[in-house]
Parts: sequence; C-alpha cells; structure tokens
Amino acid sequence: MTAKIIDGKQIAEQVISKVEERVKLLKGQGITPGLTVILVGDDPASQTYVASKERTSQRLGMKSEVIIKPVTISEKELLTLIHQLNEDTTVDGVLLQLPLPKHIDENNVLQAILPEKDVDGFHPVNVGKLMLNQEGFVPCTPYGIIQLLDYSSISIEGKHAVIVGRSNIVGKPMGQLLLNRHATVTYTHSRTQNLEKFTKQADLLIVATGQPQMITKNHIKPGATVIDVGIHRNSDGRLSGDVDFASASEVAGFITPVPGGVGPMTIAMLMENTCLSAERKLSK
Ligand SMILES: NC(=O)C1=CN([C@@H]2O[C@H](COP(=O)(O)OP(=O)(O)OC[C@H]3O[C@@H](n4cnc5c(N)ncnc54)[C@H](OP(=O)(O)O)[C@@H]3O)[C@@H](O)[C@H]2O)C=CC1
Ligand SMILES: Nc1nc(=O)c2c([nH]1)NC[C@@H]1CN(c3ccc(C(=O)N[C@@H](CCC(=O)O)C(=O)O)cc3)C=[N+]21
Repeated sequence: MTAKIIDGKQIAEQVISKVEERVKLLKGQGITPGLTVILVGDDPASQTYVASKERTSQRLGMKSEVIIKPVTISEKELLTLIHQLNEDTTVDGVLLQLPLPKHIDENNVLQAILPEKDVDGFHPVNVGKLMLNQEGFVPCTPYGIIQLLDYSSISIEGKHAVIVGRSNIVGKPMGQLLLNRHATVTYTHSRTQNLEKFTKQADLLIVATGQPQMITKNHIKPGATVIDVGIHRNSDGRLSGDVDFASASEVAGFITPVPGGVGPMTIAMLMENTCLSAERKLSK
C-alpha cells in the first residue's frame, strides 16, 4: 500500500481564505484584528516560525506586530510587557513564542496573558475549558490536526487514537480534542513500555515526540492515518519529522508530510483564533 498524502499546505490555504472573509467583515465594522507575537532571544527556528506568522497575518490584512526581546530580559520586564498588551484594545491576540530562556518561569508568564487574548490556548482557563468542552481558545497545532482530518473526511468518532507524546502544547490537548470528538484515546510517552504494542492498535496515530524519524512501518497498523507533528532541520538543511516518511508510507492509509503537513495548519489556526478573538470583542 502507498499512503495518500494529506496536503496541509492546501488545507491551510482553505482555512486562511475563510478567515480572510471574516477579517473583511470585521473591517467593514471598523475592527482590524491585531496579533502581537513576543519573541525572546534569537533562536533561528523560532525566528522562522514567527516570520511566517507575521507574513500570514499581514496578508490577511490584520494588524501584526512582532516584539523581539533580548535573551537577558527579566521575568518582571516580560510580565510588564504582557500587561501592556492586555490593556491595548487594538491587540486581540498575544502569542509568547516558546521555548523561553531557563531563568523565566513559563507557567507564570503564560498565565499573565488575558484568557480572552490567549490565541495559543495555553492559559489554565482555556486548558480547563477544553477539558470541559466549553468554548475558549484551542491550541493551534492540535486544532489544526482536527481540521486536517475533517477536510480529508477521515472520521474520528469511535476510532482508536494513539498519541505519542504528552506535552502541554501538543500531546495533551490533542488527546482531549479527540476525546471531545468521541475517539477512544490512548496517551503514550517516554516511559511507555512496548510502544509498538499501542501504536499498532491506532486507527489515528499522532506523533509529537521531537525524536527524528522514530516511528516506522513496524509501529503502524495497515491503513492507519499517521499525523507527524515533529519538525527537525537536518544537517543538509532539509526538514523531516518524527515519522520515517518513506517507511511509514508503505503501510499507512493517510500520512502528513514534513514540511507541508501540520506546520502550515498551526499558522492557519492562529489566524482563525485571532479573528475569533476580534469577533468576540465586537459582540461583547
Ligand atoms: N508543526 C508544528 O506546528 C509544531 C511542531 N512541533 C514539533 O513537534 C515535536 C514535539 O513537540 P513538543 O510536544 O513541544 O515536545 P516536548 O519535548 O515538549 O514533548 C515530547 C513528548 O514526547 C515524549 N517522548 C520523547 N521521546 C519519546 C520516545 N522515545 N517514545 C515515546 N515518547 C517520547 C516525551 O515524553 P515524556 O513526557 O515522558 O518526557 C514528551 O511527552 C517537536 O519536534 C516540535 O518541534 C511542536 C509544536 C508545533
Ligand atoms: N507559543 C508558541 N506557539 C506555537 O505555536 C509554537 C511555539 N510557541 N513554539 C514553537 C512551535 C513550533 N511551531 C511551528 C509553527 C509553524 C511551523 C511551520 O510552518 N512549518 C512549515 C515549515 C517551516 C520551515 O520551512 O521551517 C511546514 O512544516 O511546512 C512549524 C512549527 C509553532 N510553535
């Protein structure tokens, strides 16, 4: 079998066109959605992602701002900046690019972002709402993965979803979203014994470990859908994921590539969340 490729770039474009229409409607009512991204330090990968967020929000006609701070910024200074953005009525979304330098307590600063502007969905209030299946902001990467499945007409209800990785930004919210959509969910992680035993049962296998190409055809049930969240830049400059694409494609039914799979969806959902935030402001 050769897996069908899920084209994340093309699906992201479809999501973005819908957001574009919503931005036009908002602008007609005198509101320009505003996104501010804070980048601490000069990590090249983070710079690439932030540049892509800025480009896309500008293309949509949003107000887009990137604030770059030196790696030496104190937690207090960062909190002051977040408080200013919370007060700024032209800013609908505040995104603090992760990871942060070690001297800054990530939880502490993420909690300072107003839940109504937390377009990443990382604030405890939004995490709680996701658990309760209430409306808040859903983290962009797992939200984008749900869209990939929906646009590809891959059903979720009743399916066995196995998540490899349990981070707060991908694995955990991914499992909760799939549970809300009535999947049977198994979480696996670095302490899981006999990983293949679980991954081989998956109808939907979501991989977010940060371990290059660790998932091969030996982990996959024939016909399964494989979603690769991982992103690594190899020494030759090429990108690859947490899944060995060539091997996995031999047995999977559907698979996402890297690049061009989950990454573009993360950006698209960030645009949607920012637009949603502006719409909510208008209806208040
Ligand atoms: N395309 C996109 O939009 C995005 C891509 N990413 C990429 O996705 C990957 C994962 O990111 P993130 O979730 O933030 O990573 P983290 O490092 O925060 O979490 C990795 C998770 O994988 C688990 N893990 C590590 N090694 C293994 C293993 N050998 N077997 C099973 N589980 C393992 C860890 O387990 P334990 O908890 O036990 O340590 C942990 O739960 C990275 O490559 C990152 O760059 C991330 C966000 C967005
Ligand atoms: N607060 C916060 N929110 C995030 O959403 C967040 C973060 N911090 N820290 C880092 C991770 C990673 N991430 C990606 C976004 C886009 C691509 C993306 O567009 N990837 C393209 C390729 C990009 C390239 O060429 O390098 C693709 O896969 O096709 C990848 C990864 C968001 N993250």
